[in-house]
Amino acid sequence: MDTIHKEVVAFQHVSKVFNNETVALKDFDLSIKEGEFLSFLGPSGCGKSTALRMVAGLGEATKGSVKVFDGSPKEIIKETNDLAFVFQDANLLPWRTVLDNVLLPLELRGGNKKKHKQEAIRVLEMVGLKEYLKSYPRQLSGGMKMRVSIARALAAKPKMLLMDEPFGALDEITRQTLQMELLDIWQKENMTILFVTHNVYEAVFLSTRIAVMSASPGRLSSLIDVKLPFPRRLKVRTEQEFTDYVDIASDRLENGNERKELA
Ligand SMILES: Nc1ncnc2c1ncn2[C@@H]1O[C@H](COP(=O)(O)OP(=O)(O)OP(=O)(O)O)[C@@H](O)[C@H]1O
Repeated sequence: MDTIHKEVVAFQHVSKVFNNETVALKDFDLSIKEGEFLSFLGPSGCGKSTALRMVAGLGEATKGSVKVFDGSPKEIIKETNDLAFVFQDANLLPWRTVLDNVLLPLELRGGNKKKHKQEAIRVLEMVGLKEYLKSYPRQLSGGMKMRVSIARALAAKPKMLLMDEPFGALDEITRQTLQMELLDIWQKENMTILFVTHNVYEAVFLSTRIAVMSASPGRLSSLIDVKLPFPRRLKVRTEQEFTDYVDIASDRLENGNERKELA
């Protein structure tokens, strides 16, 4: 079996209409392969989060279907540890230490406590928080809280990480550091990552592929393969090839949304 090209997410003709008649997605088709780092890029309200949430079984398609690992997202979430979600807000429990926050989802699933602790420490080391196991969220910066949130998602060893603007609330320097760290983790852990952003630079830096979306109703307007080599370091942003991809993505973003306005 050719695992590199195995399909892990399939949106087939997906439309999503909310109760208030907002059409968040219309005829959305996308196939995502194992090991991709795919970003959903688009303006506010184009349905990026709606699409991502559907992969996590949060909200069903009004028309069409979303399959994850060839099954229903709700069942995958219920029956496996294969999917993990990271939101813009780190969502840590203030009364639990860093270690205990990361342990929480593992505790809820039951099993061997010693192994859970080893795994929690391993992922906290990976995000650079080895020295902060006993700290409380209030003692951490925004970037550190996000690292805890990422570690918590990684602790269950998911096959796929779903990230909804995780770095949106961070300052630019912290954001860039975390982007680089995330790429290292993605490579080390052999995961598929689906990442929502409206930042063109972020999408180009991180992704193997960008799904450019246009708004009202949310549609897939274009797919861009980003062929910048890995590992990507911060200085790649100063290279011509990077700037070219940023130009392409910006054009597609603008044109996709202009087309919609003219229609
Ligand atoms: N639960 C809901 N009920 C009604 N409308 C909703 C609901 N959730 C989202 N919408 C609407 O659906 C559309 C798409 O929303 P969504 O959050 O997916 O967009 P987005 O691209 O992620 O936006 P942003 O970048 O601002 O987070 C928007 O018009 C939004 O107002």
